[in-house]
Amino acid sequence: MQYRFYGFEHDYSPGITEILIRVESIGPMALPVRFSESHAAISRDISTGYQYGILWGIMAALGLYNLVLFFFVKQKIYGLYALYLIGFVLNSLSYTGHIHAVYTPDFGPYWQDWVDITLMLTYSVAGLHFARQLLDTKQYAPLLDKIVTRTTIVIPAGMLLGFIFNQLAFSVILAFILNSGFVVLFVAMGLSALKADKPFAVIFLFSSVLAAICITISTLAVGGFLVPYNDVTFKVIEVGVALEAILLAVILARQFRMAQLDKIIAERFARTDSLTQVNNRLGFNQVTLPIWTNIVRESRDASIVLIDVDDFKNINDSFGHAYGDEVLVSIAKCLKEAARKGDVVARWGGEEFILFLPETTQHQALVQAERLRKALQNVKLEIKQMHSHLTVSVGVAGSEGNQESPEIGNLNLVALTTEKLINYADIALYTAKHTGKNKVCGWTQQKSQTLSEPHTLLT
Ligand SMILES: Nc1nc2c(ncn2[C@@H]2O[C@H](COP(=O)(O)OP(=O)(O)OP(=O)(O)O)[C@@H](O)[C@H]2O)c(=O)[nH]1
Repeated sequence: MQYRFYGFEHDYSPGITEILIRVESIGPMALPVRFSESHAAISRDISTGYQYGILWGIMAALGLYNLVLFFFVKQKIYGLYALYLIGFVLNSLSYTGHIHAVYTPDFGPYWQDWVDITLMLTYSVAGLHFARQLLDTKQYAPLLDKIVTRTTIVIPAGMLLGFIFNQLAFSVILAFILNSGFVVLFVAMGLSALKADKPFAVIFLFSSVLAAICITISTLAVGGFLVPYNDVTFKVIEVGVALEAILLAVILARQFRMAQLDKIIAERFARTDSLTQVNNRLGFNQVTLPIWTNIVRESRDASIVLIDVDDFKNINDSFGHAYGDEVLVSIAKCLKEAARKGDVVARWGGEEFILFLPETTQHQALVQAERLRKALQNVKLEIKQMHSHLTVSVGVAGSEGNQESPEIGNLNLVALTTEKLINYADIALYTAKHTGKNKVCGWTQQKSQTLSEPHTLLT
């Protein structure tokens, strides 16, 4: 047919006119008949166009947006949601005759019916799998999950057989069973998600019950049972499903946000030392790498300070491991407080801490390290039972700008990596440990060119 509605213009002479309409249909159908002035029929047609345009426009836009997300984020759930929405819009367009009036007028009712039920199948199957994934039903409702999966296999397979054996009526019945099952399964999934205390279960259940009510109203109206047929009762199905789609989009968006937050938290956990809450090795390396690259590119200075608690084993042995932990937490706190903006503090291992000091020559780093060593002696003040002073040994290695400083390392950062600089600081720390502890040593190659014979610079 050329137009979605059969419209006849006719002038009626005053008085009573008897009109007979004969309709032939290959299947059951509801045929609303309206008499109106022609301008009222036109304005009704225009407003119907707007109403459908808004409803389907929202859903199509949501569908396309999620399709784009699917291609870029590469998560199946977005693809299923897009298919569900776009499938529903296309199904509505064919069910209301729009598609057939524009694209498939020559198909004839038989093939148009096949188009209708294929689109019905598409959105129902995509919608059910989308809901399964959204609510993760497999985890807490395996039986229901199996029923949903089997339904989406058995019914399409039956419809395919109907197609092969030219049994349209059989396939139509199956499509309607799937469509009704869709509503029931959605509500069942919502209920089981609620029972399992899943996030978003309430909103999912609310949206599916709302859609179920709207679908029931439209179905009863079209079928001529209980509910009167009119514009509102006919279109309420679209309103219900559009509201459901929007609420599901809200759930999806919030899930995306939660997944992102989880990722951020997991990444932060991976980079942070759980005891002291400063960076761990991974965090240190991640933070320092870009700073280091810039510093080397612009020939600026940087230093590494390695701090190791002296005789920490004794602290553990005397006061217990938990107490040792408290000491480590206090040290980290003290280091963080003393650090300047831009300095990177990390726990390098057991009772060893590391500091990366950008824009700091080895000379300046030695001064800063000495300050820290003294500050850390006061850590004991915060810890009541500790009777002796907390002491640390410190190794420092860094660059010294363009100045000639023969008494210290005078390292050229361009030829270095952070690992090498840490290695030099470690050698300096070794010297501090083996020349009496409780002191700061800087890397030097004054007396020897080999890394194995560093010199104590400052004690
Ligand atoms: N409480 C606590 N102790 C730790 C932790 N990690 C490592 N340790 C302890 O730190 C101690 C390090 O001992 P050592 O390597 O012998 O070093 P030290 O006793 O400090 O001796 P020097 O380094 O030579 O001054 C060991 O007893 C470890 O069990 C931790 O997270 N918490």
